[in-house]
Amino acid sequence: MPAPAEPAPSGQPAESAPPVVVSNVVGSFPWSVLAERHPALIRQVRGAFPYGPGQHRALDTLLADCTEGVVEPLGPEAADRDQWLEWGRDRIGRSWFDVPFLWSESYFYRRLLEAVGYFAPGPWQGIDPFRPFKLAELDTAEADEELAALDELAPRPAEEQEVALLHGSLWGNRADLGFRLGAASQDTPTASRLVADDGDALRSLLRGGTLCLVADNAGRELIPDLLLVDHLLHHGRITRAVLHVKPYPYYVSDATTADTVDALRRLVDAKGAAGEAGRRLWAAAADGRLTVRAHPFFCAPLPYADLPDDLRREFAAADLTVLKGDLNYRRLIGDRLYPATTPFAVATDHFPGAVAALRTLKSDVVVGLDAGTEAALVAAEEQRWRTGGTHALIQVGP
Ligand SMILES: O=P(O)(O)OC[C@H]1O[C@](O)(CO)[C@@H](O)[C@@H]1O
Repeated sequence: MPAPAEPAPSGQPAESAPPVVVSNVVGSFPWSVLAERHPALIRQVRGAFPYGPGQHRALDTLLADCTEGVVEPLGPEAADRDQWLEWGRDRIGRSWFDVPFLWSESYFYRRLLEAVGYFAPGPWQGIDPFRPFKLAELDTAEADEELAALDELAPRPAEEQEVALLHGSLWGNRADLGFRLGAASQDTPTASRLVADDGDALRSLLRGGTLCLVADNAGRELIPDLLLVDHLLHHGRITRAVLHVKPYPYYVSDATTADTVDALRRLVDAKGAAGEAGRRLWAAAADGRLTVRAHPFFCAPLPYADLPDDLRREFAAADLTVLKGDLNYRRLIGDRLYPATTPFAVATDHFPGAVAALRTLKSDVVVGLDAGTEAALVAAEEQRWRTGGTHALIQVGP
């Protein structure tokens, strides 16, 4: 299962680093993503647009490559061909199932966009193949109900609102369209489903400075993220927020700048407290208190240990960086199979500043659990709690 060529996290000798997740164990979670979820996604994208024969042929090729073939390089016309070779030259010619899961999954999305003409000059350039699914998310009775619920929260004490909005942002991470292609359980989240809760420590780090929020999914995750940011700005808990989004469509529902605009419009158009929050956020964007950034690193197949210098400096200068979601968590701990009781601070000691993870558990990796919690989870569910999306965590470090 380990990928021997992967470098160790900073400061760790290669031989002692926990193995990186790969997808070659039939029936394992990462295997199911490559063998089942990716083909289902290709089918879904095919049906969502009136693509032409060239796009269908390219999707056929991708489907064959990623399920039965080997990793092929990007075409010679791709501007980032050399960049991807630098990130994984040694993966070319190998089965997608034998290379690190983080790399193969990320490359799948890059190839999918190439297949539908997202990057090539022409009529399909910049057309997000996932946009219909993301927009549909915003236009549901559940979304209306969630926004209306804000009116009940508004008269409550600020601290109570803050905790509720933090949990809204956390559990919003279940609203992930890629995940729903699998067999997600939809039971109601409760506090007992928090396997680690550093919520108080997180809130103690909000000291009136800059918050970097690395967003995950658009739609019904981004809306509560934005509501949390609004609350923190409005109550002086932070003076500035930087929202980091993806530079291009990724992992189905990940938020881009266009999705952020859609979410802000949805808020602005809402009635009551949600509309007020939307209008405050709009004003905060205008006066620079809310900034959106779409750094290429966020679509790179790299762990956070390999942060580029500009982001490293930015996160070091912030009061706190909040990483949303499962993929950010995987990248934070290098997608390595640490023992679950490894302290969060140990696995994240490479991070340049204070970092918090808000994540529902949707993949095998996890750290920072106490031994009793892990034992109880295993006794109740064997290892299903790791991937079912029914449990969540708030962790702060390093
Ligand atoms: O949107 P999130 O929370 O980052 O989740 C991404 C999902 O995709 C995966 O990478 C698998 O496709 C899992 O880690 C997770 O289920």
